Amino acid sequence: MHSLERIGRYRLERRLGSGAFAVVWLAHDDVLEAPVAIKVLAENWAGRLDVRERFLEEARLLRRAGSSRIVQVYDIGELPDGRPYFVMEYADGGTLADHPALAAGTPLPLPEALRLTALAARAAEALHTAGIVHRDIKPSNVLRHSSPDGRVRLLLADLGLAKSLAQASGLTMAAGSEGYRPPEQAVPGAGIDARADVYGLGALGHHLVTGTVPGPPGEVLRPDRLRPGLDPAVSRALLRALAPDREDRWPTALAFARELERLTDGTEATGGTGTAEATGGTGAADAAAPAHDSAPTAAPVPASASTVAAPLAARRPRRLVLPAVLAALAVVLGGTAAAVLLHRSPPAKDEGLRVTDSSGRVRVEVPADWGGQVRASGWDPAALGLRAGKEPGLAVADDLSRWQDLDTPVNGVFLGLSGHGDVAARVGALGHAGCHYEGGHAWAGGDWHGRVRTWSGCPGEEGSLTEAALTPADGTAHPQLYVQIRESDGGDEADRVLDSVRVAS
Ligand SMILES: Nc1ncnc2c1ncn2[C@@H]1O[C@H](COP(=O)(O)OP(=O)(O)OP(=O)(O)O)[C@@H](O)[C@H]1O
Repeated sequence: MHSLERIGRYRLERRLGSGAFAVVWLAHDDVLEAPVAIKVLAENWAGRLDVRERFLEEARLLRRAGSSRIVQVYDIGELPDGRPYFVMEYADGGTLADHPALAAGTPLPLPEALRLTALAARAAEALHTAGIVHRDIKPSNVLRHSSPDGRVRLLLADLGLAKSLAQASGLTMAAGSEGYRPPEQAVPGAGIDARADVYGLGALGHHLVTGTVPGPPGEVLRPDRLRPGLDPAVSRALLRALAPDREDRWPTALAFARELERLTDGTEATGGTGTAEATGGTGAADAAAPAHDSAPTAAPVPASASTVAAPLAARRPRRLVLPAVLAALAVVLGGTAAAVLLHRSPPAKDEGLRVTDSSGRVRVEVPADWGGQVRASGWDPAALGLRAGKEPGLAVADDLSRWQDLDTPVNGVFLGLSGHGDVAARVGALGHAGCHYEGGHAWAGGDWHGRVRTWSGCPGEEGSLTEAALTPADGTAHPQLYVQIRESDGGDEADRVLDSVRVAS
Protein backbone atom coordinates (compact mmCIF):
# COMPACT_ATOMS: atom_id res chain seq x y z
CA MET A 1 0.00 0.00 0.00
CA HIS A 2 2.86 2.38 0.81
CA SER A 3 4.11 2.21 -2.74
CA LEU A 4 0.77 3.44 -4.04
CA GLU A 5 0.89 6.97 -5.34
CA ARG A 6 -2.38 7.15 -7.19
CA ILE A 7 -5.73 5.47 -7.14
CA GLY A 8 -7.38 6.17 -10.47
CA ARG A 9 -7.38 9.90 -10.96
CA TYR A 10 -6.76 10.54 -7.27
CA ARG A 11 -3.28 11.44 -6.04
CA LEU A 12 -2.64 9.99 -2.56
CA GLU A 13 -1.31 12.47 -0.01
CA ARG A 14 -1.31 10.73 3.35
CA ARG A 15 -2.94 8.05 5.39
CA LEU A 16 -5.76 9.43 7.52
CA GLY A 17 -6.36 6.37 9.59
CA SER A 18 -7.31 2.76 9.58
CA GLY A 19 -9.93 0.61 11.18
CA ALA A 20 -10.37 -3.11 11.51
CA PHE A 21 -11.29 -3.52 7.85
CA ALA A 22 -9.92 -0.68 5.85
CA VAL A 23 -7.35 2.04 5.43
CA VAL A 24 -8.47 5.59 4.71
CA TRP A 25 -6.30 7.93 2.62
CA LEU A 26 -6.38 11.66 2.02
CA ALA A 27 -6.09 12.16 -1.70
CA HIS A 28 -6.43 14.95 -4.22
CA ASP A 29 -8.84 14.89 -7.11
CA ASP A 30 -6.81 16.61 -9.82
CA VAL A 31 -9.82 17.01 -12.07
CA LEU A 32 -12.14 18.64 -9.57
CA GLU A 33 -9.19 20.16 -7.70
CA ALA A 34 -10.56 19.08 -4.36
CA PRO A 35 -9.43 16.88 -1.49
CA VAL A 36 -11.19 13.53 -1.09
CA ALA A 37 -10.94 10.61 1.33
CA ILE A 38 -10.51 7.12 -0.11
CA LYS A 39 -11.34 4.03 1.87
CA VAL A 40 -9.58 0.86 0.69
CA LEU A 41 -10.52 -2.58 1.98
CA ALA A 42 -7.61 -4.16 3.89
CA GLU A 43 -5.65 -6.81 2.05
CA ASN A 44 -6.53 -9.63 4.44
CA TRP A 45 -10.24 -9.15 3.79
CA ALA A 46 -10.01 -8.56 0.06
CA GLY A 47 -10.21 -12.27 -0.72
CA ARG A 48 -13.50 -12.68 1.11
CA LEU A 49 -16.22 -12.12 -1.45
CA ASP A 50 -18.88 -11.61 1.20
CA VAL A 51 -16.84 -8.94 3.02
CA ARG A 52 -16.01 -7.23 -0.28
CA GLU A 53 -19.66 -7.11 -1.12
CA ARG A 54 -20.59 -5.65 2.27
CA PHE A 55 -17.80 -3.09 1.96
CA LEU A 56 -19.17 -1.88 -1.34
CA GLU A 57 -22.68 -2.12 0.03
CA GLU A 58 -21.63 0.41 2.67
CA ALA A 59 -20.66 2.83 -0.09
CA ARG A 60 -23.96 2.32 -1.86
CA LEU A 61 -25.96 2.81 1.32
CA LEU A 62 -24.08 5.96 2.26
CA ARG A 63 -24.79 7.21 -1.24
CA ARG A 64 -28.45 6.26 -0.94
CA ALA A 65 -28.84 8.24 2.30
CA GLY A 66 -28.03 11.35 0.25
CA SER A 67 -28.06 13.68 3.27
CA SER A 68 -25.76 16.56 4.14
CA ARG A 69 -25.48 14.90 7.57
CA ILE A 70 -24.02 11.69 6.11
CA VAL A 71 -20.61 11.48 4.45
CA GLN A 72 -21.08 11.70 0.67
CA VAL A 73 -19.74 8.95 -1.58
CA TYR A 74 -18.52 10.11 -5.01
CA ASP A 75 -16.99 7.10 -6.65
CA ILE A 76 -16.34 3.41 -6.27
CA GLY A 77 -13.64 1.20 -7.86
CA GLU A 78 -11.08 -1.58 -7.62
CA LEU A 79 -7.28 -1.46 -7.39
CA PRO A 80 -5.23 -3.50 -9.88
CA ASP A 81 -4.64 -6.08 -7.11
CA GLY A 82 -8.38 -6.49 -6.66
CA ARG A 83 -8.94 -4.47 -3.47
CA PRO A 84 -12.15 -2.49 -3.66
CA TYR A 85 -12.25 1.17 -2.63
CA PHE A 86 -14.66 4.05 -2.49
CA VAL A 87 -14.09 7.77 -2.69
CA MET A 88 -15.86 10.07 -0.28
CA GLU A 89 -16.13 13.61 0.94
CA TYR A 90 -13.06 14.59 2.98
CA ALA A 91 -13.90 15.79 6.48
CA ASP A 92 -11.12 18.21 7.37
CA GLY A 93 -11.93 18.50 11.08
CA GLY A 94 -11.01 14.95 12.05
CA THR A 95 -13.39 12.85 14.08
CA LEU A 96 -15.06 13.48 17.42
CA ALA A 97 -12.51 11.06 18.89
CA ASP A 98 -9.87 13.72 18.11
CA HIS A 99 -11.66 16.31 20.23
CA PRO A 100 -9.03 17.47 22.75
CA ALA A 101 -11.32 16.98 25.76
CA LEU A 102 -12.35 13.50 24.69
CA ALA A 103 -8.78 12.56 23.90
CA ALA A 104 -7.88 13.72 27.42
CA GLY A 105 -10.64 11.60 28.93
CA THR A 106 -12.38 14.65 30.34
CA PRO A 107 -15.95 15.83 29.83
CA LEU A 108 -16.89 18.49 27.30
CA PRO A 109 -18.64 21.68 28.38
CA LEU A 110 -22.24 20.59 28.83
CA PRO A 111 -23.91 22.66 26.08
CA GLU A 112 -21.30 21.48 23.58
CA ALA A 113 -21.66 17.83 24.63
CA LEU A 114 -25.44 18.00 24.28
CA ARG A 115 -25.35 19.87 20.99
CA LEU A 116 -22.87 17.47 19.39
CA THR A 117 -24.89 14.45 20.54
CA ALA A 118 -28.07 16.04 19.18
CA LEU A 119 -26.36 16.67 15.82
CA ALA A 120 -25.20 13.04 15.69
CA ALA A 121 -28.76 11.95 16.53
CA ARG A 122 -30.14 14.09 13.70
CA ALA A 123 -27.61 12.49 11.34
CA ALA A 124 -28.68 9.02 12.49
CA GLU A 125 -32.29 10.01 11.92
CA ALA A 126 -31.39 10.89 8.30
CA LEU A 127 -30.01 7.36 7.88
CA HIS A 128 -33.07 5.82 9.48
CA THR A 129 -35.34 7.78 7.15
CA ALA A 130 -33.46 6.13 4.28
CA GLY A 131 -34.08 2.74 5.91
CA ILE A 132 -30.50 2.25 7.13
CA VAL A 133 -29.31 1.38 10.65
CA HIS A 134 -25.75 2.49 11.31
CA ARG A 135 -24.82 -0.09 13.99
CA ASP A 136 -21.44 1.39 14.89
CA ILE A 137 -22.01 4.90 16.22
CA LYS A 138 -18.94 6.05 18.17
CA PRO A 139 -16.73 9.16 18.21
CA SER A 140 -14.34 7.93 15.50
CA ASN A 141 -17.29 7.53 13.13
CA VAL A 142 -18.55 11.07 13.61
CA LEU A 143 -16.59 13.35 11.32
CA ARG A 144 -16.25 17.14 11.48
CA HIS A 145 -16.29 19.09 8.27
CA SER A 146 -15.77 22.84 8.08
CA SER A 147 -17.67 24.91 5.54
CA PRO A 148 -16.21 27.95 3.79
CA ASP A 149 -18.16 30.19 6.20
CA GLY A 150 -16.23 28.65 9.09
CA ARG A 151 -19.15 26.67 10.49
CA VAL A 152 -18.71 22.99 11.24
CA ARG A 153 -21.00 20.19 10.17
CA LEU A 154 -21.06 16.77 11.78
CA LEU A 155 -21.16 13.84 9.39
CA LEU A 156 -21.87 10.25 10.20
CA ALA A 157 -19.57 7.77 8.43
CA ASP A 158 -18.52 4.15 8.46
CA LEU A 159 -21.51 1.85 8.81
CA GLY A 160 -20.90 -1.24 10.92
CA LEU A 161 -21.83 -3.64 8.11
CA ALA A 162 -18.53 -5.41 7.69
CA LYS A 163 -18.32 -6.07 11.39
CA SER A 164 -21.79 -7.51 11.49
CA LEU A 165 -20.84 -9.81 8.66
CA ALA A 166 -17.69 -10.93 10.45
CA GLN A 167 -19.80 -11.70 13.49
CA ALA A 168 -22.34 -13.61 11.47
CA SER A 169 -19.55 -15.70 9.95
CA GLY A 170 -18.46 -16.79 13.39
CA LEU A 171 -15.43 -14.52 13.74
CA THR A 172 -14.78 -12.88 17.03
CA MET A 173 -15.32 -9.28 15.96
CA ALA A 174 -18.77 -8.26 17.12
CA ALA A 175 -20.79 -5.62 15.37
CA GLY A 176 -20.45 -2.31 17.14
CA SER A 177 -17.85 -1.19 19.64
CA GLU A 178 -17.47 -1.95 23.32
CA GLY A 179 -19.53 0.35 25.50
CA TYR A 180 -21.47 1.54 22.47
CA ARG A 181 -23.05 -1.78 21.55
CA PRO A 182 -26.66 -2.44 22.56
CA PRO A 183 -27.34 -5.92 23.96
CA GLU A 184 -29.41 -6.99 20.95
CA GLN A 185 -26.44 -6.35 18.67
CA ALA A 186 -24.28 -8.84 20.54
CA VAL A 187 -26.70 -11.63 19.66
CA PRO A 188 -26.40 -12.97 16.11
CA GLY A 189 -29.74 -13.06 14.40
CA ALA A 190 -31.50 -10.73 16.85
CA GLY A 191 -33.45 -8.26 14.73
CA ILE A 192 -31.79 -4.85 14.71
CA ASP A 193 -33.77 -1.67 14.29
CA ALA A 194 -33.14 2.05 14.60
CA ARG A 195 -33.22 1.78 18.38
CA ALA A 196 -29.82 0.05 18.24
CA ASP A 197 -28.48 3.41 17.06
CA VAL A 198 -30.39 5.20 19.82
CA TYR A 199 -28.28 3.12 22.23
CA GLY A 200 -25.06 4.09 20.40
CA LEU A 201 -26.11 7.74 20.50
CA GLY A 202 -26.77 7.44 24.24
CA ALA A 203 -23.26 6.03 24.65
CA LEU A 204 -21.86 8.91 22.62
CA GLY A 205 -23.72 11.41 24.83
CA HIS A 206 -22.53 9.62 27.97
CA HIS A 207 -18.95 9.74 26.69
CA LEU A 208 -19.09 13.45 25.79
CA VAL A 209 -20.88 14.49 28.99
CA THR A 210 -18.77 12.44 31.42
CA GLY A 211 -15.51 11.85 29.54
CA THR A 212 -16.07 8.12 30.08
CA VAL A 213 -17.31 5.37 27.79
CA PRO A 214 -20.28 3.69 29.49
CA GLY A 215 -19.92 0.22 30.92
CA PRO A 216 -21.69 -2.80 29.45
CA PRO A 217 -25.49 -2.64 28.96
CA GLY A 218 -27.25 -2.71 32.29
CA GLU A 219 -24.08 -1.70 34.16
CA VAL A 220 -23.87 1.87 32.98
CA LEU A 221 -22.87 4.26 35.75
CA ARG A 222 -25.20 7.21 36.20
CA PRO A 223 -23.75 10.23 34.37
CA ASP A 224 -24.45 12.51 37.34
CA ARG A 225 -22.27 10.24 39.47
CA LEU A 226 -19.38 10.72 37.08
CA ARG A 227 -20.01 14.44 36.63
CA PRO A 228 -21.12 15.79 40.00
CA GLY A 229 -23.74 18.51 39.77
CA LEU A 230 -25.04 17.40 36.38
CA ASP A 231 -28.66 18.30 35.70
CA PRO A 232 -30.62 15.10 36.57
CA ALA A 233 -32.74 15.61 33.42
CA VAL A 234 -29.58 15.17 31.31
CA SER A 235 -28.68 12.03 33.23
CA ARG A 236 -32.20 10.65 32.72
CA ALA A 237 -32.19 11.41 28.98
CA LEU A 238 -28.87 9.60 28.49
CA LEU A 239 -29.86 6.61 30.62
CA ARG A 240 -33.13 6.26 28.71
CA ALA A 241 -31.17 6.02 25.45
CA LEU A 242 -28.92 3.42 27.11
CA ALA A 243 -31.75 1.23 28.42
CA PRO A 244 -30.84 -2.45 27.87
CA ASP A 245 -34.42 -3.19 26.73
CA ARG A 246 -35.03 -1.26 23.53
CA GLU A 247 -38.70 -0.89 24.43
CA ASP A 248 -37.56 1.44 27.23
CA ARG A 249 -35.38 3.63 24.99
CA TRP A 250 -36.28 6.80 23.16
CA PRO A 251 -38.42 5.46 20.32
CA THR A 252 -36.45 7.29 17.61
CA ALA A 253 -33.17 9.14 17.18
CA LEU A 254 -35.25 12.22 16.41
CA ALA A 255 -37.05 12.07 19.76
CA PHE A 256 -33.68 11.80 21.51
CA ALA A 257 -32.27 14.70 19.42
CA ARG A 258 -35.22 16.91 20.35
CA GLU A 259 -34.82 16.19 24.06
CA LEU A 260 -31.10 16.98 23.84
CA GLU A 261 -31.83 20.21 22.00
CA ARG A 262 -34.37 21.18 24.67
CA LEU A 263 -31.80 20.45 27.38
CA THR A 264 -29.12 22.38 25.46
CA ASP A 265 -31.37 25.43 25.36
CA GLY A 266 -31.74 25.11 29.12
CA THR A 267 -28.01 24.95 29.82
CA GLU A 268 -27.27 27.84 27.46
CA ALA A 269 -30.00 29.96 29.04
CA THR A 270 -28.36 29.44 32.44
CA GLY A 271 -24.98 30.73 31.38
CA GLY A 272 -23.67 28.11 29.00
CA THR A 273 -20.91 26.69 31.16
CA GLY A 274 -22.82 23.70 32.49
CA THR A 275 -23.29 22.68 36.08
CA ALA A 276 -20.00 20.81 36.35
CA GLU A 277 -18.06 24.02 35.82
CA ALA A 278 -20.19 25.68 38.48
CA THR A 279 -19.29 22.97 40.97
CA GLY A 280 -15.67 22.90 39.92
CA GLY A 281 -15.94 19.31 38.74
CA THR A 282 -14.38 19.53 35.31
CA GLY A 283 -12.43 22.73 35.15
CA ALA A 284 -9.59 21.39 33.06
CA ALA A 285 -11.84 20.04 30.37
CA ASP A 286 -14.02 23.09 30.22
CA ALA A 287 -11.03 25.36 29.95
CA ALA A 288 -9.41 23.29 27.23
CA ALA A 289 -12.32 22.45 25.01
CA PRO A 290 -13.66 24.78 22.34
CA ALA A 291 -16.97 26.25 23.37
CA HIS A 292 -18.69 25.54 20.06
CA ASP A 293 -18.41 23.02 17.30
CA SER A 294 -18.02 26.00 14.99
CA ALA A 295 -14.76 26.87 16.72
CA PRO A 296 -11.50 25.92 14.95
CA THR A 297 -11.69 22.16 14.76
CA ALA A 298 -8.67 20.80 13.01
CA ALA A 299 -7.02 20.42 16.40
CA PRO A 300 -5.03 17.18 16.42
CA VAL A 301 -5.07 14.83 19.35
CA PRO A 302 -2.59 16.30 21.82
CA ALA A 303 0.61 14.30 22.14
CA SER A 304 0.52 14.97 25.85
CA ALA A 305 -1.88 16.82 28.05
CA SER A 306 0.17 19.99 27.84
CA THR A 307 -2.66 21.31 25.70
CA VAL A 308 -4.95 20.65 28.63
CA ALA A 309 -2.56 22.17 31.12
CA ALA A 310 -1.86 25.33 29.18
CA PRO A 311 -5.31 26.92 29.23
CA LEU A 312 -5.68 25.89 32.85
CA ALA A 313 -2.45 27.62 33.75
CA ALA A 314 -3.49 30.68 31.78
CA ARG A 315 -6.78 30.91 33.62
CA ARG A 316 -5.34 30.30 37.08
CA PRO A 317 -1.73 31.44 36.94
CA ARG A 318 -0.87 30.41 40.49
CA ARG A 319 -1.87 26.84 39.84
CA LEU A 320 0.81 24.20 40.19
CA VAL A 321 2.25 23.17 36.84
CA LEU A 322 1.18 19.64 36.08
CA PRO A 323 3.84 16.96 36.14
CA ALA A 324 4.11 15.70 32.61
CA VAL A 325 3.68 12.04 33.38
CA LEU A 326 0.44 12.47 35.26
CA ALA A 327 -0.90 14.58 32.47
CA ALA A 328 0.24 12.14 29.81
CA LEU A 329 -1.29 9.23 31.66
CA ALA A 330 -4.57 11.02 31.92
CA VAL A 331 -4.55 11.54 28.19
CA VAL A 332 -3.70 7.97 27.48
CA LEU A 333 -6.28 6.66 29.85
CA GLY A 334 -8.88 8.91 28.42
CA GLY A 335 -8.02 7.98 24.88
CA THR A 336 -8.36 4.32 25.49
CA ALA A 337 -11.03 4.23 28.16
CA ALA A 338 -13.74 1.89 27.10
CA ALA A 339 -15.22 -0.09 29.90
CA VAL A 340 -16.00 0.29 33.53
CA LEU A 341 -15.89 -2.84 35.62
CA LEU A 342 -16.57 -2.32 39.25
CA HIS A 343 -16.70 -5.33 41.52
CA ARG A 344 -17.59 -4.57 45.09
CA SER A 345 -15.99 -6.92 47.58
CA PRO A 346 -18.33 -8.43 50.13
CA PRO A 347 -19.20 -5.47 52.36
CA ALA A 348 -18.32 -7.38 55.53
CA LYS A 349 -14.67 -7.47 54.57
CA ASP A 350 -13.47 -4.03 55.73
CA GLU A 351 -15.40 -2.19 53.04
CA GLY A 352 -12.79 -2.72 50.33
CA LEU A 353 -13.59 -2.17 46.69
CA ARG A 354 -12.05 -4.56 44.21
CA VAL A 355 -11.50 -3.28 40.68
CA THR A 356 -10.46 -5.37 37.69
CA ASP A 357 -9.43 -4.00 34.32
CA SER A 358 -11.47 -4.90 31.25
CA SER A 359 -8.92 -7.50 30.08
CA GLY A 360 -9.27 -9.23 33.44
CA ARG A 361 -5.50 -9.25 34.01
CA VAL A 362 -4.95 -6.49 36.54
CA ARG A 363 -6.76 -6.25 39.84
CA VAL A 364 -6.46 -4.03 42.89
CA GLU A 365 -8.39 -3.41 46.05
CA VAL A 366 -8.90 0.12 47.38
CA PRO A 367 -10.74 1.66 50.34
CA ALA A 368 -14.42 1.92 49.42
CA ASP A 369 -14.45 5.71 49.53
CA TRP A 370 -11.80 5.89 46.79
CA GLY A 371 -14.08 4.14 44.35
CA GLY A 372 -16.14 6.94 42.85
CA GLN A 373 -14.89 6.57 39.29
CA VAL A 374 -13.15 3.86 37.30
CA ARG A 375 -11.48 3.65 33.93
CA ALA A 376 -10.49 0.13 33.24
CA SER A 377 -9.78 -0.44 29.58
CA GLY A 378 -6.06 -0.07 29.42
CA TRP A 379 -3.25 2.39 28.85
CA ASP A 380 -0.48 3.14 26.41
CA PRO A 381 3.08 2.78 27.82
CA ALA A 382 4.11 5.49 25.37
CA ALA A 383 3.07 7.80 28.22
CA LEU A 384 6.30 6.70 29.92
CA GLY A 385 8.33 6.95 26.75
CA LEU A 386 8.07 3.20 26.13
CA ARG A 387 6.92 1.47 22.96
CA ALA A 388 3.38 2.52 22.09
CA GLY A 389 0.59 -0.02 22.32
CA LYS A 390 -2.46 -0.89 24.28
CA GLU A 391 -1.71 -2.70 27.52
CA PRO A 392 -3.88 -3.69 30.48
CA GLY A 393 -4.37 -0.87 32.94
CA LEU A 394 -6.88 0.82 35.17
CA ALA A 395 -7.41 3.85 37.33
CA VAL A 396 -9.85 4.16 40.21
CA ALA A 397 -10.26 7.34 42.24
CA ASP A 398 -12.79 9.48 44.00
CA ASP A 399 -12.46 12.04 41.20
CA LEU A 400 -10.58 10.98 38.07
CA SER A 401 -11.14 14.28 36.33
CA ARG A 402 -8.66 15.78 38.85
CA TRP A 403 -6.09 13.03 38.67
CA GLN A 404 -3.49 15.07 36.84
CA ASP A 405 -3.97 18.16 38.98
CA LEU A 406 -1.73 17.99 42.05
CA ASP A 407 -3.39 21.13 43.39
CA THR A 408 -6.56 19.28 44.21
CA PRO A 409 -7.07 16.46 46.69
CA VAL A 410 -7.60 13.05 45.11
CA ASN A 411 -7.53 9.51 46.50
CA GLY A 412 -6.95 6.75 44.03
CA VAL A 413 -4.62 4.41 42.22
CA PHE A 414 -3.43 3.94 38.65
CA LEU A 415 -1.98 0.60 37.48
CA GLY A 416 -0.42 0.04 34.09
CA LEU A 417 1.10 -3.22 32.90
CA SER A 418 3.77 -3.28 30.21
CA GLY A 419 5.02 -6.28 28.30
CA HIS A 420 8.01 -4.36 26.95
CA GLY A 421 10.70 -1.92 27.95
CA ASP A 422 12.28 -0.87 31.20
CA VAL A 423 9.43 0.57 33.25
CA ALA A 424 11.65 0.78 36.35
CA ALA A 425 14.21 3.01 34.64
CA ARG A 426 11.51 5.33 33.35
CA VAL A 427 9.70 5.56 36.67
CA GLY A 428 12.97 6.05 38.53
CA ALA A 429 13.63 9.18 36.50
CA LEU A 430 10.32 10.86 37.30
CA GLY A 431 10.04 13.89 39.56
CA HIS A 432 7.08 15.89 40.83
CA ALA A 433 7.67 19.59 41.29
CA GLY A 434 5.68 21.10 44.14
CA CYS A 435 5.81 17.97 46.29
CA HIS A 436 8.54 17.03 48.77
CA TYR A 437 10.49 13.86 47.80
CA GLU A 438 10.52 11.56 50.84
CA GLY A 439 12.80 8.97 49.28
CA GLY A 440 12.53 5.46 47.98
CA HIS A 441 12.69 1.93 49.34
CA ALA A 442 12.73 -1.61 48.06
CA TRP A 443 9.41 -3.44 47.84
CA ALA A 444 8.86 -7.16 48.08
CA GLY A 445 5.24 -8.21 47.84
CA GLY A 446 4.06 -11.77 47.15
CA ASP A 447 4.48 -11.96 43.37
CA TRP A 448 6.21 -8.67 42.75
CA HIS A 449 9.25 -6.78 43.82
CA GLY A 450 10.71 -3.46 42.91
CA ARG A 451 11.08 0.05 44.18
CA VAL A 452 8.61 2.43 45.75
CA ARG A 453 9.14 6.22 45.87
CA THR A 454 7.06 8.67 47.84
CA TRP A 455 6.39 12.40 47.73
CA SER A 456 4.56 14.29 50.44
CA GLY A 457 3.35 17.83 50.93
CA CYS A 458 1.68 17.97 47.53
CA PRO A 459 -0.68 20.91 47.70
CA GLY A 460 -3.95 18.99 47.95
CA GLU A 461 -4.35 19.15 51.71
CA GLU A 462 -1.03 17.49 52.48
CA GLY A 463 -1.51 15.16 49.59
CA SER A 464 0.98 12.39 48.98
CA LEU A 465 2.03 10.57 45.87
CA THR A 466 3.47 7.06 45.82
CA GLU A 467 4.96 5.55 42.69
CA ALA A 468 6.23 2.06 42.17
CA ALA A 469 7.86 0.14 39.36
CA LEU A 470 7.45 -3.58 39.96
CA THR A 471 8.76 -6.68 38.23
CA PRO A 472 7.81 -10.34 38.74
CA ALA A 473 9.40 -11.82 41.86
CA ASP A 474 10.29 -14.99 39.90
CA GLY A 475 12.98 -13.05 38.07
CA THR A 476 11.37 -12.81 34.65
CA ALA A 477 11.82 -9.43 33.06
CA HIS A 478 8.23 -8.86 31.97
CA PRO A 479 5.56 -7.82 32.38
CA GLN A 480 6.44 -4.81 34.49
CA LEU A 481 3.96 -2.80 36.43
CA TYR A 482 3.71 0.94 36.95
CA VAL A 483 1.70 2.02 39.98
CA GLN A 484 0.70 5.52 41.06
CA ILE A 485 -1.20 6.12 44.28
CA ARG A 486 -2.58 9.50 45.30
CA GLU A 487 -3.79 10.21 48.82
CA SER A 488 -5.23 13.51 49.93
CA ASP A 489 -4.85 13.66 53.70
CA GLY A 490 -1.55 12.11 54.66
CA GLY A 491 -3.30 8.73 54.40
CA ASP A 492 -1.37 5.51 54.86
CA GLU A 493 -3.18 3.15 52.53
CA ALA A 494 -0.41 2.91 49.93
CA ASP A 495 1.19 -0.28 51.27
CA ARG A 496 -2.15 -2.02 51.61
CA VAL A 497 -3.13 -1.04 48.09
CA LEU A 498 0.22 -2.20 46.70
CA ASP A 499 -0.16 -5.50 48.57
CA SER A 500 -3.55 -6.09 46.99
CA VAL A 501 -2.30 -5.82 43.39
CA ARG A 502 -2.77 -9.04 41.42
CA VAL A 503 -1.79 -9.73 37.83
CA ALA A 504 -3.12 -12.76 35.99
CA SER A 505 -0.87 -14.26 33.35
N1 LIG B 1 -14.34 10.94 5.01
C1 LIG B 1 -13.30 11.05 5.85
N2 LIG B 1 -12.65 12.22 5.98
C2 LIG B 1 -11.61 12.33 6.85
N3 LIG B 1 -11.13 11.33 7.62
C3 LIG B 1 -11.74 10.13 7.52
C4 LIG B 1 -12.86 9.92 6.65
N4 LIG B 1 -13.27 8.63 6.79
C5 LIG B 1 -12.45 8.07 7.71
N5 LIG B 1 -11.53 8.96 8.15
C6 LIG B 1 -10.45 8.71 9.12
O1 LIG B 1 -9.98 7.39 8.95
C7 LIG B 1 -10.07 6.66 10.18
C8 LIG B 1 -10.36 5.21 9.88
O2 LIG B 1 -11.66 5.08 9.41
P1 LIG B 1 -12.41 3.69 9.37
O3 LIG B 1 -13.79 4.00 9.01
O4 LIG B 1 -11.71 2.73 8.51
O5 LIG B 1 -12.17 3.07 10.77
P2 LIG B 1 -12.68 3.34 12.26
O6 LIG B 1 -14.08 3.82 12.28
O7 LIG B 1 -11.67 4.19 12.99
O8 LIG B 1 -12.55 1.88 12.86
P3 LIG B 1 -13.49 0.61 12.62
O9 LIG B 1 -13.93 0.58 11.19
O10 LIG B 1 -12.61 -0.56 12.97
O11 LIG B 1 -14.63 0.80 13.55
C9 LIG B 1 -11.16 7.38 10.96
O12 LIG B 1 -11.02 7.19 12.34
C10 LIG B 1 -10.91 8.82 10.55
O13 LIG B 1 -9.86 9.37 11.32
